[in-house]
Amino acid sequence: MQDVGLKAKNLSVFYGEKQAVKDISLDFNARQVTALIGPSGCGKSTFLRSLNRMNDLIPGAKITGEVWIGDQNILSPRTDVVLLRQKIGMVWQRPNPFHKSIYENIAFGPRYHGIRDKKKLDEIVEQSLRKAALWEETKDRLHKSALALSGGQQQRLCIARSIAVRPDIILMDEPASALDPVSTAKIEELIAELKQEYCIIIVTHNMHQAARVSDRTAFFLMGELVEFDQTDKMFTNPANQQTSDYISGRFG
Ligand SMILES: Nc1ncnc2c1ncn2[C@@H]1O[C@H](COP(=O)(O)OP(=O)(O)OP(=O)(O)O)[C@@H](O)[C@H]1O
Repeated sequence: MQDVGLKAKNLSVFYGEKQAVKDISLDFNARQVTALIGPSGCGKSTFLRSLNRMNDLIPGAKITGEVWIGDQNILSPRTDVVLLRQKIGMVWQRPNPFHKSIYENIAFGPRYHGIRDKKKLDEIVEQSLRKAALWEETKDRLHKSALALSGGQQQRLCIARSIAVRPDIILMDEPASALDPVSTAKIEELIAELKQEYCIIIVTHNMHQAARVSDRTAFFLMGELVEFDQTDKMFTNPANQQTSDYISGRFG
């Protein structure tokens, strides 16, 4: 079982002249869910994307600070970004399966990382779909298009796809915001299952969801980290008035 967490130290992110994330230090524990909350535009997604260097893909974006996994600072120019994204998977707001079969969606990553053996790939596909609570619904249609799945199933497929390359950490950017309540509940159950093995960091706008799924919560405001604590404490007795106002719906 992995024991890998993540530490961000003095992380700042700029888009041109604009600073979207301001000197944030945060630790994320293995086998815990950490929720990032805050009003629109406060820098949650930018911060999240920095943790596996997805911001590298945005022209004009600049990151300073450090992000440590064990003894590796992943912001170092020496980091192999492909390997990094194997270790730190990402699930987006909208399910984005490849235009391929269910099987090929899952097998793509392991194959890319060198696994060719059909039996091994079959095993990975089954295990990943089982872990994403999607095996029973898909085992008889593995070679059918992933696009024929419902939105909720597609999102679980995307989670299965990220698990298939054996990450240590899974980043989720509002993974249920495009889904109906039943699919949302399934994703939340899945997050609770997955945290037994992974470090999960989730951006959510939904306060109830943050309270239900996370162990710790970080509240962001205008690019700054206002408060970070155990979720129970944050939602019942926050230390900061702005956190309290946001959580109780007085702004945001
Ligand atoms: N690609 C980009 N180029 C320029 N500015 C950006 C880019 N992405 C985000 N920003 C700006 O950075 C700030 C933080 O945005 P970000 O999307 O990280 O916030 P957020 O808290 O995740 O918002 P939301 O909850 O609406 O997704 C905002 O002012 C936004 O306009």
